Amino acid sequence: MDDTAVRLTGLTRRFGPVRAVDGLDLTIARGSTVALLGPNGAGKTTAISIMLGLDAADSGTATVFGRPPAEAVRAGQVGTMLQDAGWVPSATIREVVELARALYPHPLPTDRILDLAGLTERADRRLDKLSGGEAQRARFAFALAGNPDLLVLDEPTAAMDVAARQAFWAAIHQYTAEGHTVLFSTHHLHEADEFADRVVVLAAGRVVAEGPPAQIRALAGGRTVSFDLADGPIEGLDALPGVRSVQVRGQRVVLTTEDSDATVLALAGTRGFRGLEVNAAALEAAFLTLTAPGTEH
Ligand SMILES: Nc1ncnc2c1ncn2[C@@H]1O[C@H](COP(=O)(O)OP(=O)(O)OP(=O)(O)O)[C@@H](O)[C@H]1O
Repeated sequence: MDDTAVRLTGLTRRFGPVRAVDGLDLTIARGSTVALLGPNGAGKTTAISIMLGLDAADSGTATVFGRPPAEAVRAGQVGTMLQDAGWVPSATIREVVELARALYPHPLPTDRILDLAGLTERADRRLDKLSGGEAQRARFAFALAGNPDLLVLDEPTAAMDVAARQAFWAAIHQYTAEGHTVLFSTHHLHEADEFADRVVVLAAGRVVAEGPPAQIRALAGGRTVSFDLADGPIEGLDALPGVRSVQVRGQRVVLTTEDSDATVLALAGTRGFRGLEVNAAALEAAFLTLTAPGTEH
């Protein structure tokens, strides 16, 4: 069996003068959990729409499990969280789930869907009586109905509160533990860090970096050294060995450095400080570095 779930090759989609997706190459292995990151307008939704067969590329190819995306969707191999178009407001969650199951050849049992989506207690509630987070979970239940091998989710946790997010990621974890593949876009970088085993960063319709979260973080350049300055000048911190940037947040100074050992040793010889911490750079820093306009990697 081919171990590729999604393959995009030289994909381009233009809207007038805008190249929403611009020669995108991307391969997603079966069984992986991939986070798609990128600033507003990077082309995430456009790429996802093409993967779901909802939009067509101007050039290049997209295949899902080796076939055209729309065909894979029709066969129940792909699940997604649709917006509410076509939902009957007076229907209950259970009714919508039953309806969705009827569309597919090998659906999951209704109780399992409701359990995974955290909706067992709310199954008989009408769609028009749901909170934003509950409606999002109902969309998730809909996505799971066909027991798809691949879930493609565009900002799945956008309307969820902290508890709903935790429950959602626990469900995704159960799902991927069974060997399923998940691609999700998010603006919550910690979600990519915590839940994806691979991160793909898009900017201006292209992949600017991809790899495990730790590898993407490393692209930001090492570590941060932070401390409260007790004695000595702020000026000159940027000249310490390894330091790439200096931020001051009230009393706290945060240095981004390529060589934290050398930075700390030099710092100790010149200034007094308290509460020293050395941390790995956050994914946020890598993201900003990678997607800064005009930056080529
Ligand atoms: N139907 C459309 N008509 C015209 N322009 C579009 C259309 N869809 C997308 N675009 C443009 O294509 C670019 C990519 O948009 P897309 O929605 O794919 O980005 P995104 O990464 O999902 O952004 P966001 O994080 O804001 O959701 C943007 O410049 C957007 O304005």
